[in-house]
Amino acid sequence: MVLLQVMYTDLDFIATFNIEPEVLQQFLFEVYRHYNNIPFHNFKHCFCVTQMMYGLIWLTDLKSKMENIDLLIMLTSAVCHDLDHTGYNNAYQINARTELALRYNDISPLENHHCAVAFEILETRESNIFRNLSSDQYKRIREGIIKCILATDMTRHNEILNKFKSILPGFDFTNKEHKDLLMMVLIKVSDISNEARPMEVAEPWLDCLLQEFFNQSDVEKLKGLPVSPFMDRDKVTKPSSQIGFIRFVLLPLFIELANLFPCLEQHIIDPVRKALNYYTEMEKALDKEKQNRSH
Ligand SMILES: COc1ccc(NC(=O)[C@H](C)Nc2nc3c(cnn3-c3ccccc3C)c(=O)[nH]2)cc1
Repeated sequence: MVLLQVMYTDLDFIATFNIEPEVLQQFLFEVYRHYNNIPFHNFKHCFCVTQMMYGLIWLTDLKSKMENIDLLIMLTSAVCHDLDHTGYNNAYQINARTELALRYNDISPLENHHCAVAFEILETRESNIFRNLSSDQYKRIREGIIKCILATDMTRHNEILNKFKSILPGFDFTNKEHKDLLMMVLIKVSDISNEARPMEVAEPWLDCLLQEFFNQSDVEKLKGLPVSPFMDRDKVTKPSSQIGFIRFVLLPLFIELANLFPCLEQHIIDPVRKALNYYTEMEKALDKEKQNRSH
């Protein structure tokens, strides 16, 4: 948790928002305690997403373009965005009629839960890093964190990306709607950006993700529940699913963000294009191997 603490200090949140170090420590410890030991959506994923958000804030020089309170919302949303994830996605929650699906009426059950757990932690005085802020500031932070965490539901991906595309030509950093959308895009980019990291870091994350997805589809088969095609171990190959994800989900999102911050071209788009080549080569090698075996 110390590294996460450094990010709050470096961004000058401790002084600006009068956050007591021991409260920040207790907050981060509670966050750590509320992530589960599952292959992908664990505390290490929380750390990667927060570190990517931190890097994007510096790379895009957001400190000079946005208010500190918005940066505090973004970093805290990244820290909390997958709290108490059980390794089973929204489709499973809804199809299996779990407690979460019932509680949230099938509306982004996981993301609503992550956000509710975050504020249970923040309502506890010992871990409430916002306890020295005014009620107006707290209200604004709560609204921002809810918006950001709920935006990480991938079923809303196209909705958010299209809205962002439509405001890009006349993007205005003083316009609240524009800033809210940018914050949602930035947490989305941070959340799914493993492929922007070096291959030796990125590839193991895909193995962990597929492990979690295959575990879910095994349970769905056992329970006679619908199985998502991109989770079925009998249908998914690593390269083909990742090539589709990079081409149709990751690159379009990153390219839109790079339209606003050109410096991101070399920092997150180039590595992803390399990853696309890597998985395309892997798929060719797999196909050749299959041909040899079938002769
Ligand atoms: C539009 O909703 C979607 C779109 C794509 C996917 N996932 C995939 O296509 C596959 C499994 N690949 C994939 N999915 C990824 C990655 C990072 N996060 N992530 C992910 C994890 C959990 C839920 C959704 C996503 C995108 C990644 O590097 N690859 C899952 C949901």
